[in-house]
Amino acid sequence: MPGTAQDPTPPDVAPDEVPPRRIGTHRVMRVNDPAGDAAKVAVLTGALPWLREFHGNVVVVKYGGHAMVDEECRRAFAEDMVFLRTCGILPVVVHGGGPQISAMLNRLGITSEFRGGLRVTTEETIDVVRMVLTGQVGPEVVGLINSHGPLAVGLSGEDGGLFTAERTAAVVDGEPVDVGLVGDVVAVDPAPVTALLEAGHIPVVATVAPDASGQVHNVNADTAAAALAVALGAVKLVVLTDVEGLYANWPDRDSLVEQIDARELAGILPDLDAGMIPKMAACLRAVEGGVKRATVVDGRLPHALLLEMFTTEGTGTMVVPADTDGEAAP
Ligand SMILES: Nc1ncnc2c1ncn2[C@@H]1O[C@H](COP(=O)(O)OP(=O)(O)O)[C@@H](O)[C@H]1O
Ligand SMILES: CC(=O)N[C@@H](CCC(=O)OP(=O)(O)O)C(=O)O
Repeated sequence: MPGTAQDPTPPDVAPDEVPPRRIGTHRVMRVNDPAGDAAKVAVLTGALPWLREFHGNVVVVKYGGHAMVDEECRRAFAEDMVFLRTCGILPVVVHGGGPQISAMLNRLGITSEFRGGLRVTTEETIDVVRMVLTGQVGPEVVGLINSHGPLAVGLSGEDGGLFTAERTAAVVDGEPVDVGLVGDVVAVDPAPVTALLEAGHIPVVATVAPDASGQVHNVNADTAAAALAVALGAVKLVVLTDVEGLYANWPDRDSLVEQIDARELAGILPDLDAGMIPKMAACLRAVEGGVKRATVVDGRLPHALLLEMFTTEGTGTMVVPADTDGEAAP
């Protein structure tokens, strides 16, 4: 085997990808650590059923604006996307950018507010939303992934007829409230995304979308991720955010919900706090649309996504179809 003591021919990989202890022909002494080795082997063998489950299937990853701020987490996210693709899984990234849009609106002196978790979007605001998502955050996410190899390609809901939006209202105290140019995704043509997947790419989707008349709308990224996951027949939706998951007694953080079924979630949804409504509604929409599992995961924890996808314990809050019995293991 190239790169070993028996065959010192350099292996056929880029030098910076070569594990250090295989560089050159010298032997590196290591202290025996049977317990540590057994734990590593257990992790790898434990991942096997999950690799089988996800191999060749689409996993939609919603990358929230709040999960993008820490440098180490940004790098870990990009590594995880490349990891999935290298394992033969088909990740599709739908990115947010709420804090980045708010920062730009502030810089421009434009006030903005949220109602029921959705940004009130005027004609002035939509231009900024579109500029930040498709001109700033999208290219940054693409660049981040591509620092590991030229895999990611960015597109938006406006490209190739991907999304058609319809103006929607926020729900505040059970009542519909107009929030301007905010859309729900009412139709998806997945062809632009599947073409990228077939070409070996990782699609990175920004969530602005035209309505039937061509008017661009601001679509919440959780909502868009769910609609896309359903249209692509994804096996899983993972939502990366800035909390551990759904807390039962918010704002107390001592009661994380590990698993909830669609029926139960539908029952508590109207009583949730604003920020969590689009997120949990998206998980519900995905699961009711045929996605087997939708999980809200703490994006502030480097590689939380791998932990969630390749361990039976997982992490965060998992939404499963109604009447799922026990752990939704493969
Ligand atoms: N029940 C709850 N459990 C967890 N977080 C909640 C809950 N209710 C409201 N939140 C808030 O929702 C926020 C996540 O929503 P948001 O800020 O829109 O995230 P993102 O930018 O990732 O889409 C959390 O940071 C938290 O402050
Ligand atoms: C209608 C609506 O609220 N749109 C969001 C779109 C971005 C988004 O969803 O970003 P996060 O995932 O980071 O929250 C907004 O304007 O902030």
